[in-house]
Amino acid sequence: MNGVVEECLPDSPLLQALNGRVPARVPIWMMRQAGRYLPEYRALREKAGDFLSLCYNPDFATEVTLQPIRRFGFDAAILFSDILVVPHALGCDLRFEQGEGPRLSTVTSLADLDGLRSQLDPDKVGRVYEAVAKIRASLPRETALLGFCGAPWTVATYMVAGRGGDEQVPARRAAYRDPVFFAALIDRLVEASATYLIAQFRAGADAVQIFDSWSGVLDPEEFRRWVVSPIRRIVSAVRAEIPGAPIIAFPKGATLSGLTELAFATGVNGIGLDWTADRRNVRAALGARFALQGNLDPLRLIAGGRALDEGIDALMADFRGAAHIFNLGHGIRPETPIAHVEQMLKRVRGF
Ligand SMILES: Cc1c2[nH]c(c1CCC(=O)O)Cc1[nH]c(c(CCC(=O)O)c1C)Cc1[nH]c(c(CCC(=O)O)c1C)Cc1[nH]c(c(C)c1CCC(=O)O)C2
Repeated sequence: MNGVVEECLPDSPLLQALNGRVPARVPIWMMRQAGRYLPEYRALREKAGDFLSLCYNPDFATEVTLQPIRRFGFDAAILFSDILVVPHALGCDLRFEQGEGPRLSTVTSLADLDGLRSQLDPDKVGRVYEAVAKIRASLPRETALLGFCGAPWTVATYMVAGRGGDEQVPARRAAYRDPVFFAALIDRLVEASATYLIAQFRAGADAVQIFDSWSGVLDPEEFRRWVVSPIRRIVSAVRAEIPGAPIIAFPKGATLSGLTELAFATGVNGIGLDWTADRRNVRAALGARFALQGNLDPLRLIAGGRALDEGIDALMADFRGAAHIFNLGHGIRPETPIAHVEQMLKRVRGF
């Protein structure tokens, strides 16, 4: 597709897959690969205090990003940060309560939106870009560095509700009742997210992933409007600055028609599948050259044993000869045994 990728990291199987090629070996990484299942993460987290201080300290963020690479040798590192850094840098208050997830100041009207910044606060995002540069400089050459952002729809659901949960009712209701406000909120996030991703590429990211963790709660019309269209606009804004920029979308819970539409309408290079997606149908609809990532149920990784081996074998068989990136269907959970991650790597690498 593009020459940029190959010049930068010729040895990266992940970038080869995103380039529509069948890599010599199937690249593997895990969503949430740096995190609480790792004792070295828990130790550093204790030292740093809260989660946001980790995210905004480039040395800590670098160290945490590298931990799973050192331990497991994954083919990609993902920047340690959070999708809620974008609303935070637009001026929303944000805290992470222990065991309760994020809490934000709510944005529910045009007046609230006017009270936010129009541009990302450079004091906040500057630290993220600094972390990206440090991470890239510390990584082995063949290990790709993934930047990321939340998709506008998913980030908006947290901004409107001030928290996660309950099928994102507050945001869905706001989108129906006040589409003028909601479209303005999405526009602000499209612009901020594009700027954010462009800066991550310039700082050294090799590819980026757009997380749309809540795309599965929308009806097909709303999916088109608040998932497909904003992602398409971000992709085109990023590619205008970074020609050929490799981009993965993760539209969790999307239907087959939603996935197909997203793949064809947005121009992303790859799509992440959650564990409910019927991968053979998706592969048949998109063709073997369109990079597909994920799909292993994270609970198979917790179970280990045969449940894990069988899940891996079936997945690898279904994606044989395709542009495939091995991953879970969602983030690894904190209670996952490290020995099972090792079992997974061994099996995927030995396939
Ligand atoms: C919805 C969402 C968020 N954040 C993210 C998403 C989209 C992906 C998904 O659906 O999981 C994305 C994210 N969050 C984090 C990363 C880092 C990179 C990685 O390892 O994948 C990434 C890519 C670290 C994190 N983000 C968070 C932690 C846990 C913080 C801690 O207690 O140490 C980590 C490691 C906190 C977080 N951040 C968020 C929530 C709801 C929570 C609380 C729930 C939880 O604790 O898992 C928002």
